[in-house]
Parts: sequence; C-alpha cells; structure tokens
Amino acid sequence: MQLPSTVKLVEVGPRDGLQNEKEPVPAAVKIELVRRLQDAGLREIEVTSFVSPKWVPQMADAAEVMAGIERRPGVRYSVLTPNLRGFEAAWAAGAGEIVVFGAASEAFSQRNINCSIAESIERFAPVAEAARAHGIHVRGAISCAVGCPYEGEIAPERVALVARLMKEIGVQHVGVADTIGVGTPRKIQRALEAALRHYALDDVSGHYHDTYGQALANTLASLQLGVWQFDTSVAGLGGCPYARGATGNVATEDVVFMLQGLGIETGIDLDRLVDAGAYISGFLQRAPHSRAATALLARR
Ligand SMILES: CC(C)(COP(=O)([O-])OP(=O)([O-])OC[C@H]1O[C@@H](n2cnc3c(N)ncnc32)[C@H](O)[C@@H]1OP(=O)([O-])[O-])[C@@H](O)C(=O)NCCC(=O)NCCSC(=O)C[C@@](C)(O)CC(=O)[O-]
Repeated sequence: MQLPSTVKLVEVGPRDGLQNEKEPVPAAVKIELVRRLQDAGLREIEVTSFVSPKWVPQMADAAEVMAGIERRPGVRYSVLTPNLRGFEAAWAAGAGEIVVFGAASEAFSQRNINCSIAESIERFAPVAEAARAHGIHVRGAISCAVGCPYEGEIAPERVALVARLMKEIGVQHVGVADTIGVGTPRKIQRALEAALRHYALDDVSGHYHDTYGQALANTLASLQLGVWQFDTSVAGLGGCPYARGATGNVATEDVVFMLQGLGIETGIDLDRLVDAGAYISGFLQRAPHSRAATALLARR
C-alpha cells in the first residue's frame, strides 16, 4: 500500500506533555523547550492552554509562555481554548491556531470541561467564529475516540457525530484522540474513518497516547489510510489530568525514527530532537519515554 510521502507532526509536548506534571515547570523552561523544538525543525508547536488555572494549574503561565517564545517564520504556534475567554487571551497572545477540545464520551466531556457534548459545541461555536474572523485556524480535538476512562469502549458513530457537529460550527480540522491509549490499529482506523465521513483527508489528524504501547502501530495504521498529520510529544511527555493512568503521547523521536525508516519526509533533525527531549527529561529528572531516544542517547 502506498503511504503518504510527507508527514506533518504537531509537537504537543509543551502543552499536553507538561499539563500533567506534579511539580510546576517554570515558564522559562517551557520557553527553552519550544526554542529547542524549533531548532530540531518542528514547524507546528502546541505551546500551552488558555484554560482555567483552577482546573489545570500547570498552564496558568500561558500568557507568559506565549510572550516569551522566540517566534520564527514558518512556525505555527497553537493553544487550547475551551471558551471565548480563552480565545480572547489566545488572540492577544498571538496564537496562529486554536484548538477547541471536545469528546466522543459524555462522561469525559463533563469531567474535562464541565459540560455535555451538546453544550461544548454551543460553547465552541462562537470561538470558532471569532477565530475564523481573525484569520486564526481552528482545530478540534475529539477525545476518547476509541475508549473512555469512565464509559469504556466508544463506538465510531460517536466520533462521526462529534465530527459532524464540529464541521457544522466551522471547525476546520479534527484530531482523533486516543486519550487513554487503548486503541489498536483497526479500532483507530474505524475512528478515523468516522471522522473522514465529515472531513477531508487533509483535515484529519491522529493523536495517540502510548499507554498500552500501541501508538506507533496506530500511527502506521493511520498512514495506511492516507492520514498524514499527527500530534506527538517529545520524550513521550504527558497525560491528561482528567484521564487517570493515561500516559504520554507517542514520542516524537519514535515517530520520526519510524518515518525515516519508511522514507517519509518530516523535515525534523532527529539528533536535535533527541537533544530537546534530553533537555526536558533532565529538568524533570527522568529518562525520556522514547525507545528511539534512549537508544540514540546510549550510542553517544
Ligand atoms: C472549560 C472550563 C473553563 C469550564 O470550567 P467551569 O468551572 O465550568 O467554568 P466557569 O466559567 O464557571 O469558570 C470557572 C473559573 O475559571 C475561570 N475561567 C473560565 N474560563 C477561563 C479561561 N479560558 N481562562 C482562564 N480562566 C478561565 C472563570 O473565570 C472562573 O474563575 P473564578 O470566577 O472561579 O475565579 C474548565 O473546565 C477548564 O478550564 N477545563 C480545562 C481542562 C483541560 O485543560 N484539560 C486538559 C486538556 S484536554 C486534553 O488534554 C485532551 C487532548 C486535547 O490532549 C486530546 C486527548 O488526548 O484526548
């Protein structure tokens, strides 16, 4: 089967990766991480979230981080915005893309953003409208696309429903998110196919946590469908504060290593990426959660 010749990776480490850390990570460290990621060639970076600091204290420094990052031409800086207040802050901070984050599970929607799926769409509609009026790209995340920590297995129809609702309010791109990493290749393909009922191939991405070690296989299964955009997290950082036990996203280093082996272009310098992962892992005082990074560091 013909795989895509190019893949775009959205680096979510500074946001998804660091939102779940027990000890606060200083803004200066986040800013330095973004700098190193850019040095490695990442051109899409999810920097932070403009959410309630009561809900996610780790992202309370969102404005400071956005003000401190070194902006480079050709790099898009995205942020999460749950409501209009978040959007206004994101706009003021110069975000190039905003992410509204919904879920295919009612229970997760309630726990994560304190409203039902229907209410979340009502909340996102003015956010999407305002963003588009300002020329800011709007991405939507569909969490729990295959499984939910509270409801168990999620049917693809639920993903299709949320994708349709997001499409109707002007969300331009959807990310199919396996929040707790329970997806396996066929399940992920079915969730993607559900989103693809409402979005074109170029407007659908995969966001896979690696809790059960399936994320690379799921990435390959997505490539087989022609999906060519993925969220990944340097050093496999992360987890969601509202999904207990969920570990980080698939490590950017592991995905880049696999893609290089497949002859697929990413524009990313793996050595410098490993440096960025080593930097943040050093700060967090643990080894990177990346097999490729561990192997490459051992060879140095
Ligand atoms: C959505 C709300 C705000 C609703 O929270 P709420 O309590 O229902 O709303 P509220 O309007 O009553 O606001 C509560 C407080 O937050 C303030 N507030 C309200 N909005 C904002 C804002 N934008 N920025 C800053 N502050 C805000 C607001 O002013 C108020 O402050 P108080 O009056 O109590 O002092 C809350 O539930 C929230 O912030 N949730 C965020 C949860 C979150 O960030 N989760 C992690 C990201 S999602 C994820 O990781 C999944 C993903 C995307 O990676 C994909 C995947 O893997 O699944």
